[in-house]
Amino acid sequence: MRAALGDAETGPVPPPTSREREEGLRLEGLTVRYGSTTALSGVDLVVPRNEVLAVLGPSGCGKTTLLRTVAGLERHSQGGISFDGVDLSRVPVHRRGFGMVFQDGQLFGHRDVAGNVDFALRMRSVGRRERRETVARLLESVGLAGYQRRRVAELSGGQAQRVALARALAAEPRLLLLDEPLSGLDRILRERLAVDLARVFDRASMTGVLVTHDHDEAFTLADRVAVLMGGRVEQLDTPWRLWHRPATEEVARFLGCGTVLTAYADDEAISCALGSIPRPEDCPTGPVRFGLRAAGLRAVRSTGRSGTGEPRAVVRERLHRHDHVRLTVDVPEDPGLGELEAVTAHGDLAELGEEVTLTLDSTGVAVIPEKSRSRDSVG
Ligand SMILES: Nc1ncnc2c1ncn2[C@@H]1O[C@H](COP(=O)(O)OP(=O)(O)OP(=O)(O)O)[C@@H](O)[C@H]1O
Repeated sequence: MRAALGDAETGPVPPPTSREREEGLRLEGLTVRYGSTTALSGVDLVVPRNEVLAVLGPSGCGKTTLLRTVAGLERHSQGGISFDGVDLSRVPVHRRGFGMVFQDGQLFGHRDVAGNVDFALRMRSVGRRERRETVARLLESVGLAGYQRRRVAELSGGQAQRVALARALAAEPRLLLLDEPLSGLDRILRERLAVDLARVFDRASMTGVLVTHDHDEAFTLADRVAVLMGGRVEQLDTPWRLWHRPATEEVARFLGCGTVLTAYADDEAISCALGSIPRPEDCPTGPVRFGLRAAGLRAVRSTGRSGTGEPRAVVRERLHRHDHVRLTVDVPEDPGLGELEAVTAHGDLAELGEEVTLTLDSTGVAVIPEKSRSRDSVG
């Protein structure tokens, strides 16, 4: 890796090649330790310019450590971090040109909204008139047009987060780092703000790394998602592939597949003990596994139906959701399947203990390669 600042032995640093110039952020074998705890272990990641990467993973997997290390707030013990091909190991936080938005927004309480956004522009020595216009444009882009004179203390949580984002964007960072920027907001606001943010990122051609534990947030905002587990990248993929083709059982379970079953793909279909779905073109034939989310199993009352060949199950629990009912069922003829989650319509509600027939719905089924039975076996 190229050294950013050069030193007596290597001499002046050669300028990055054009390929490196476009590559944005690169982490190579990044390892971070806190005493005897290894928080990150050999992480390799590239975030090309104009791409937003979400880092998703269970609590304690190293998400915040990754973000803080990229920002320069933590030191890594092995590996490297570069941006556009320039090594950042010795570049201090304030010289990296990165912007940060953390959970609590951290606004300046003594300034009004405009003053908060304007601060970043002043730091860049932008002229007064341009600053006024830019503040207005940025506030509009985060849905706060006309909020210039509002006091920070009078903002709701969601509004404060938007101001923090506008302030970060005003600095025109070459990389924006977001640590759970929407946590602490209620679900509806979070969903709305995530969509707004996705629009802002798109318009600003933003390069960013977003840390979150919320799947929907990651999938709404990111071009690609890295799933981090135990300090390692378990899978780096597009949201679609991550959801439908998790690389390992651990990733599938983390992304909501409560049941994992062995399955077999032939030319036409992939079949498991609960039925089959048409084989998607990108799935090779041979043994695979199914990761089933609740929506992958549809339950219909069995009354009056017989001989359909579909597996029969018994309802053990019911959970009402706004547009469907989630059932916990078991299959008496195949107790090895254990408890399964299935969905059913409000209008077709089976009683506890009643029999239902199950059908697979491919939209809720993830296909997991057979070789990935555990992380250790991933090649
Ligand atoms: N300052 C620290 N000193 C010692 N250990 C730390 C420190 N910060 C983090 N750790 C440990 O490093 C590991 C990764 O922590 P990190 O905060 O990066 O995880 P995370 O994925 O962001 O978790 P969460 O989702 O709960 O915020 C954990 O085992 C944590 O206990």
